[in-house]
Amino acid sequence: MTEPFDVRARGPVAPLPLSVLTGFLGAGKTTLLNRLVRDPALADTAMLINEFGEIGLDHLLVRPVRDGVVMLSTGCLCCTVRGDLVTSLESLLRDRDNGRVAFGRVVIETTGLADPAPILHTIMVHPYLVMRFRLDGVITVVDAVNGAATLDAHPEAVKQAAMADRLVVTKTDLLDTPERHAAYARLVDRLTALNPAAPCLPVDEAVPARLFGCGLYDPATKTADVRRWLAAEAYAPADAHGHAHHHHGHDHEGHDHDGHGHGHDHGHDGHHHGHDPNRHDDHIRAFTLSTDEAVPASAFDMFLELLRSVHGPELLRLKGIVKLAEQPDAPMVIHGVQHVFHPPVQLPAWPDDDHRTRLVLIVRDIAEARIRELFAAFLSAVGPDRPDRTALIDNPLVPFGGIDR
Ligand SMILES: Nc1nc2c(ncn2[C@@H]2O[C@H](COP(=O)(O)OP(=O)(O)OP(=O)(O)O)[C@@H](O)[C@H]2O)c(=O)[nH]1
Repeated sequence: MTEPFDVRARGPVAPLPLSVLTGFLGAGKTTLLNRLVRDPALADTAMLINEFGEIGLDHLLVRPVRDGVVMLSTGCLCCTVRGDLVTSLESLLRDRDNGRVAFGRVVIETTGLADPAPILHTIMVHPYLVMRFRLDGVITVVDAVNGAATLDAHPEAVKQAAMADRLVVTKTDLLDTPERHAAYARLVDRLTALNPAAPCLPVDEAVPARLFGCGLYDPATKTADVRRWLAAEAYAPADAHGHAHHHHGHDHEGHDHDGHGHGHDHGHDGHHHGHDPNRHDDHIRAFTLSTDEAVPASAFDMFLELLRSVHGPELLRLKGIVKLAEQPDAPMVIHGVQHVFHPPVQLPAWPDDDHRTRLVLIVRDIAEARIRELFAAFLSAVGPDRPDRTALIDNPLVPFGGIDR
């Protein structure tokens, strides 16, 4: 049997899947959590929530485990964050390791502006937590009725949707008129354009089986499921001008894909695709890079370091599998959230017949063409003497330091 991860390097304990639940104020996170904690499928879950009061746990409560941690009759463990996230996660792990509680998965509800990135960073850069957890996914909740207006008004909401592995559209029960249905269809298309690889689930389909299990590691087969994790096929191939053609996985009757033609404002969604130069969505690009060539490790490190140092905050999500020239049969899996990268994981072998380097990127305010050029410049086939690569490496203004995370 093949193990996807180097077990020794990760310690003897299998890392626990961790999900981050995010969504704009009032989008319906608490309502979704409320349903999830009651679901027998979450019996094995520790939920880090903002407040017990919001969820109304009284009749589910079995026993308080300690301050801020309660065990529910459904088997779900509910915890409020005490102090910082690191302390709370460390305490939970200690409780688990000492047999005081049992759980096999963690879900963290975001607070405040609900930016999932700082939570992911906290875990990715923590030397112990990064060994004990593996990121399962970011779940972003969007309101069916107010979602479009929220996306129009708040770039943070667009960022949350762009970073998600799963999108959940709440309040679909309120879609009681054809106008609202049409607006909902436009919202789904808009979310799909922002984040083509994330399935967009109406809340009544947001069951645990579809919310969880989006990470690299597939517990069922105990191997890395790179194809599902990258979902590179969901990204449209770029045309000669670098514009992606998004193929929509959703078929909505009567829906006008480009927003041209109807010109009506429906309900809360008075949004026109492609007409407003300030539209936050237009700052987001989702695309893939791929190559057959094996890349020397040092060149690939430099490529990532350049992306990180120059474009860090705008690199919302980067996932990939990489064929390194030194070990072309043992691909490297990489994952970055803004300027922070998870320690790369080396697989013992390619998971399937596709042995190309494939990177999927979701970026904000970076021209896709610039990243394509940069990538091309670092590929071995262009030769080490190619002027632009040399120029990049020699540029004293570019801070190189190797990939330290
Ligand atoms: N009709 C309907 N109302 C919903 C649904 N989900 C949430 N709501 C309502 O929307 C409001 C906000 O929902 P919450 O679950 O509190 O949203 P939240 O994202 O947790 O909000 P904050 O914690 O304030 O950020 C509440 O009044 C809910 O009852 C839904 O699926 N259908």
